[in-house]
Amino acid sequence: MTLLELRDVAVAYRGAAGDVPAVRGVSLDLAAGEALGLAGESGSGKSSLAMALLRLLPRSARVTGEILLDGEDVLRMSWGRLRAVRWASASVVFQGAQHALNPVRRIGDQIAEPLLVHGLATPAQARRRTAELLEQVGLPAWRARSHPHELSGGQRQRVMIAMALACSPKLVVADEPTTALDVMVQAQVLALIRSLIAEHRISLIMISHDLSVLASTCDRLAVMYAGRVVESGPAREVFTGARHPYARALAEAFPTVGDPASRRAPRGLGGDPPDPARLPPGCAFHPRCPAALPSCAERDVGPRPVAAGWSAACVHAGPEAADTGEAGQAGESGGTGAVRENA
Ligand SMILES: Nc1ncnc2c1ncn2[C@@H]1O[C@H](COP(=O)(O)OP(=O)(O)OP(=O)(O)O)[C@@H](O)[C@H]1O
Repeated sequence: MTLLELRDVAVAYRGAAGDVPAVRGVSLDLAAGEALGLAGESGSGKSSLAMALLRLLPRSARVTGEILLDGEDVLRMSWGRLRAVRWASASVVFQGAQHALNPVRRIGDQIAEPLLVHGLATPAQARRRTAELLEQVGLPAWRARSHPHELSGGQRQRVMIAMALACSPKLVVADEPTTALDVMVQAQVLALIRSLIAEHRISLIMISHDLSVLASTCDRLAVMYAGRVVESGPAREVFTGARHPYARALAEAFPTVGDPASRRAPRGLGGDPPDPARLPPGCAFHPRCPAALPSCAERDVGPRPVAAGWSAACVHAGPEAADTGEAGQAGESGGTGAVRENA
């Protein structure tokens, strides 16, 4: 069953010099209980897209398209309805969120707050639920009486996860939930997230610039570049055999999580991502692409099917490439092998 449907979602920030397009025409589906990883370099639009899902963007942002959560369009909900949906249907673990805890309030009171504010529990029920949530995230119930400074970074991030789960949401959006943590703690928190979403059948959208973190946690991956999803598909297949040259470079830039023996040499990607206010014509990746054809500077081909549930927005992906001989030209023009012979 589909929980979340994005149709042609765009986010633009109004600026003095005109609109800055941060997200451009993204369409994605998320099934109930499914985990989707959103990857891409800094500035590719991951956070803008994720925050648009719950209308958490600043007023300067204009969001268009359709965001259907359980069939209801988030962009057209009243504020009252939106307030009820936040937390109860969908909640967010923000980037660096462990620093967002209130330093002078006890952990337990902060976890219980959404339950009490939304009238979902009496104070006694909220206390019991808080103890249960702490145990679910691997902390003893007595931690409810602690203040944030008494906890490590990893423990604080567990508290944030407990808060996100408090109202039993159907969807959790986690923006770089482990970035600030050291590698061992990162692996533990990822394992916790994996077990919680599986146990409670929660859908997850997890954001990271590290494709290996997402591949180890999520069922599907969507790779963003300059505001567009350039490749989406099954996590393992995209991580090991991405068709879009950018997604491939991103996969090669990160070692496999928790397995130092399988570290692969990171292959740097030359150049910088484009300024969204001055996107290059055609495919926005073409100036950095090792396999670009002359036509890539003129035309953005959009998503092309690679296999069931897998697509890549590249001239080298999909059946048409073989028909036009474009894949062959890439090889002759000295492509680095970043693009595989096509599906
Ligand atoms: N409040 C804002 N006002 C204007 N532009 C913004 C705002 N927030 C983000 N942007 C711009 O939108 C683009 C996408 O930013 P966004 O934060 O969504 O990317 P990201 O992939 O999540 O990056 P990061 O990994 O650094 O968080 C960037 O060019 C950024 O400068």
